[in-house]
Amino acid sequence: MSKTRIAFIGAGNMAASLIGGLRAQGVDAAQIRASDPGAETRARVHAEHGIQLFEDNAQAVDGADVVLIAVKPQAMKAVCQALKPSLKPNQLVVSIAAGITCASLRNWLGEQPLVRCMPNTPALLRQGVSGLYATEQVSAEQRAEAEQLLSAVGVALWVDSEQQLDAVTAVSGSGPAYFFLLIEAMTAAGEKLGLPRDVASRLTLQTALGAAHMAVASDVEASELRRRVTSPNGTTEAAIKSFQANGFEVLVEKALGAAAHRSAEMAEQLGN
Ligand SMILES: NC(=O)C1=CN([C@@H]2O[C@H](COP(=O)(O)OP(=O)(O)OC[C@H]3O[C@@H](n4cnc5c(N)ncnc54)[C@H](OP(=O)(O)O)[C@@H]3O)[C@@H](O)[C@H]2O)C=CC1
Ligand SMILES: O=C(O)[C@@H]1CCC=N1
Repeated sequence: MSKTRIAFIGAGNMAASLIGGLRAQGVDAAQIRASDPGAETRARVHAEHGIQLFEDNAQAVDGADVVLIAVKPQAMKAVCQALKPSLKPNQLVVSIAAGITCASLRNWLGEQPLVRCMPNTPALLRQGVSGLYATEQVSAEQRAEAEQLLSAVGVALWVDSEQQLDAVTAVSGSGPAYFFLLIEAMTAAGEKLGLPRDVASRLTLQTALGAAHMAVASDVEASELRRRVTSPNGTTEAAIKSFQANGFEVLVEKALGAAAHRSAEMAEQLGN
């Protein structure tokens, strides 16, 4: 990223996380620009990150090597179509919009080199993970630029087929919400078992953090880590048996299937 100039279209939550990650990695404020219709958003992002902000998207992309579009999926068509006349053929366009395919982006933008990716909200803490897919027009140098950009906020992983981004969205894009749901449910259950709410909450959160650290640091599978917690005929076995008797794995598979299906459905609904 030493000299790469990056323009963000939309300066909301995900864009601000990425801008923060780039700045924390030492990318100069002068290399980054952004545009957003909200005056308050522009003022806040400028105050936090020192970058230049524009109301006009065309001004933001002028002279940029990489244009990262970070508006809501529903706004993508209009934003891309309006941006098309301002783009140069060699500018790499990166989209983080859920459920917007490269085919749609190409229809709206023309033959730009395109990278479609799916980050997640822990990007805010530089603990995110993103799946990336590049079209054929993307050069090796542009691939490296896209990877560096997403690596500023966590781990960046390439996928071979665009369809796999529906699965990435289901696993990691939406994934933080599943863990938050489990945290909510465990905290509530702890409270029902007689703990004060703040104690139930801290026990749950520290357990989630500790388990995630263990799973990341471990050289054995999660199933083996689980086995090591599970004493024969003990408390964990009672809980796991209850989870499984109530169809836990099927529940998770169905939920992720619903997310992936919705990602593909959004492509149909918003892509024309
Ligand atoms: N949130 C998540 O967990 C994840 C989101 N994504 C994707 O990231 C994208 C952005 O999401 P998120 O950051 O959460 O959304 P936000 O709503 O926080 O950010 C979008 C920003 O774009 C602005 N905007 C609207 N219209 C335009 C326009 N015409 N030109 C420029 N900017 C515009 C919005 O302004 P205003 O609010 O005034 O309309 C807003 O500030 C989405 O496509 C989403 O699918 C991807 C992975 C995870
Ligand atoms: O819920 C959504 O559609 C977006 C995409 C992944 C996370 N949030």
